[in-house]
Amino acid sequence: MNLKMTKEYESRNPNPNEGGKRQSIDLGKGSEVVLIPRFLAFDESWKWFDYLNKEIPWTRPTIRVFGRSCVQPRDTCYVASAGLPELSYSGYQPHAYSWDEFPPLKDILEAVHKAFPGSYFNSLLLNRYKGGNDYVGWHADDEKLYGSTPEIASVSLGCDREFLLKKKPSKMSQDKRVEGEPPSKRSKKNNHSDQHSFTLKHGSLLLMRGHTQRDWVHSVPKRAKAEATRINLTFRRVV
Ligand SMILES: O=C(O)CCC(=O)C(=O)O
Ligand SMILES: [Fe+2]
Repeated sequence: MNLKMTKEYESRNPNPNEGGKRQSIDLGKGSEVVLIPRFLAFDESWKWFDYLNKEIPWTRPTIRVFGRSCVQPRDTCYVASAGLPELSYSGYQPHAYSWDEFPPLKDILEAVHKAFPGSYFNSLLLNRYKGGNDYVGWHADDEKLYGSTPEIASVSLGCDREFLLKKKPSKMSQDKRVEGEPPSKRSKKNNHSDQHSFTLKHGSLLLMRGHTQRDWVHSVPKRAKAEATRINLTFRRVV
């Protein structure tokens, strides 16, 4: 893997919990991921976990994937500011709960806004993976209501899970290939890798921005060894 990592220091990073370390991964062509491994303090993160595990009205809806009905392989819940267009994905339209029903979520949202000055998130999709059999398959969060360059901030609590990013097959790079040039030369045009893997730990934050949803897909695959529960909060902006 060829990661371009940059460290930004606390002066540019107003969240005192972060320990000042973030990694910015340039995926190429205007796609970027930022990882803050210690975004929330460890003990505080367990308090959020216990609260959310108990208080969130988790559901496991039936969704449609490739024309087939199936039970979504994880629990979910949706929270959004009033007056936004309704979210719909895989033939499922979740009920939008209000932030006021779960006040601690507003504190996490505030910490996310502080970590990324200028960002503005007004909706939240929560996921709960009850063990290694729960997962999210390859997808991009490219619904129209998130606009052309969605910014998604993803906070993880509980069990570590692997998060994978894979480049979508690109028409452009096929079109641009030079006639007669051997494939070995074609694929070495830049030093950006087409796959990345991150372990999302308890209290971490991963931000995807730029063209990441247009050019990449992501997933949290099944993992036999991940026995414990993981809760994930994906903050998004409906435009
Ligand atoms: O659980 C995660 O880390 C990712 C969840 C996700 O991709 C989504 O909710 O769209
Ligand atoms: Fe996603």
